[in-house]
Amino acid sequence: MNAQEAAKRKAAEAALAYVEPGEVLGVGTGSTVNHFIDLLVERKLAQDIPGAVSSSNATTQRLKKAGIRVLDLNQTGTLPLYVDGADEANAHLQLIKGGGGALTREKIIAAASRKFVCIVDESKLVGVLGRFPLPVEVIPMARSYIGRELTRLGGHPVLRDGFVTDNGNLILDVHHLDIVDPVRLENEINGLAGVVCVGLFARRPADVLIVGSSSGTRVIKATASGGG
Ligand SMILES: O=C[C@H](O)[C@H](O)[C@H](O)COP(=O)(O)O
Repeated sequence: MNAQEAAKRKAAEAALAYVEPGEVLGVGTGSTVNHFIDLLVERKLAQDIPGAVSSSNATTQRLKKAGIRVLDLNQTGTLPLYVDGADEANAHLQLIKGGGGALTREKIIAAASRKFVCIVDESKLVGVLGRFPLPVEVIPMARSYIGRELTRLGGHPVLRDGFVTDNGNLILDVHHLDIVDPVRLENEINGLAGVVCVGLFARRPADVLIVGSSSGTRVIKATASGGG
């Protein structure tokens, strides 16, 4: 395992402390979360949870393979805990997500959870969000229109070639955005007709950010003033 994977695994390991026996878990998508799922099994915690709500087809497959029941969010009510990774995080625990294309279901689960624990390696921490191209899920017929609007907002949208989301939509990755006001930009992009979801998690940031590195983990918690 290379150093970055080891750091992701450390962050995932630290998130196990938030898992309570008997409680349904929300589970995100990506390589960091895959470590978390593997560790749930290795540390024998998987057997103590009634099931998990999954944020993607890929995570559903992995959960099932791990012997964890996959539950419907419509049947579970509010979730006590959601664990997911991110592509970028700032000091206010605002995030860019969707590098794997799972942003819409991830945002739904984050919104429907009391506590969102985000697990990242230290390369994901940034001062200003936007170095990572911002994913925007769009209804196919709105692709060109939304592309023009995103250009008007100062970005450089690029269609994610050959990629279709679990919801049957397209992703525009928006390059060259300097996201100085994440909440405002999230609202603005959400307001465009044909946008399904923007991968900016600013209105609902993480509650806890666990940052893994070669020297261990650092836990950053949201403050009352928050980021937006
Ligand atoms: O759509 C994918 C998700 O937002 C992931 O949480 C994000 O891309 C981070 O993935 P990874 O843990 O593989 O870096």
